Amino acid sequence: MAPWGYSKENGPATWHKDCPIANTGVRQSPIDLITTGQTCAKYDSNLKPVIVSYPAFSEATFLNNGHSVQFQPSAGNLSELSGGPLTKKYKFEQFHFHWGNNDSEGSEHRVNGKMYPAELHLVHWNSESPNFSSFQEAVGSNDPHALCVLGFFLKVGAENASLKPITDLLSKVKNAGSSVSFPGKFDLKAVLPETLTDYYTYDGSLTTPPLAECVKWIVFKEPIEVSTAQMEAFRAVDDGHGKPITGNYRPPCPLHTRTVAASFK
Ligand SMILES: COc1ccc(CNS(=O)(=O)c2ccc(S(N)(=O)=O)s2)cc1
Ligand SMILES: [Zn+2]
Repeated sequence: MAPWGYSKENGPATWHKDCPIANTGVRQSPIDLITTGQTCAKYDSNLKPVIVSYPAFSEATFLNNGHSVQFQPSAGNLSELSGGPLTKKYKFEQFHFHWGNNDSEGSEHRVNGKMYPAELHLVHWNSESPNFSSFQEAVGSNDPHALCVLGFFLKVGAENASLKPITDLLSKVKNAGSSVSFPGKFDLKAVLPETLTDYYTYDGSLTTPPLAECVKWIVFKEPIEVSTAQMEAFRAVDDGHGKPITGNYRPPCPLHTRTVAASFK
């Protein structure tokens, strides 16, 4: 089977062939975050603000893996996540993006059916579990909260100066499989909204193969603004088959018996 992707031949509707959990899983991601009605997100007053400790990264690789662009700091990075719905401390692993080929599509999660032009995922793994001691082991474990991914919607507006070092680098990793070592320091904290208080959270999975159901998802209500030029830079990244990556997002999956909690009314 050709490696998975987002085209008609190897896209989300075909992933079940190599990953049966795509169709049989009952906690798949992404989902449509519904805010009113029967199956809507329920306000939980116990949900605290998410706490991130992201010292500026000094050494990292920026990679085009053919289905997204990924920023991966060297193993020694000390960035951590806690608070929110979490009971443990998580270590930062990498961040990457999902986007569309126009501003009306691109995000993986949706809000009442609305898609944003892109979504940023900050991937972390539980560094306090007795069952695993590396990211790879965490992905392979059956622990329901082995990973925690923070999702931020991107919307088109003013240029995002904090993300400019990343969007300016996209042309350097135009070809699938290419990577560059990130020049200088990158301050991820500056990219995020000031307060990490308003979010949706639910139990889900990786949104790409292996679709492991090991993710505590935290999706923030407040989008991050980027300029049209910055969005266009994502749309010029190639997928390794001579075409731009456009639409590297999985459609929403059934909620089944899950509930979504909201940290805000
Ligand atoms: C066994 O070793 C492995 C196995 C699998 C991976 C995939 N990479 S990954 O786990 O970071 C993610 C895939 C999809 C993510 S999303 N869109 O849900 O945030 S994160 C890496 C190492
Ligand atoms: Zn992702």
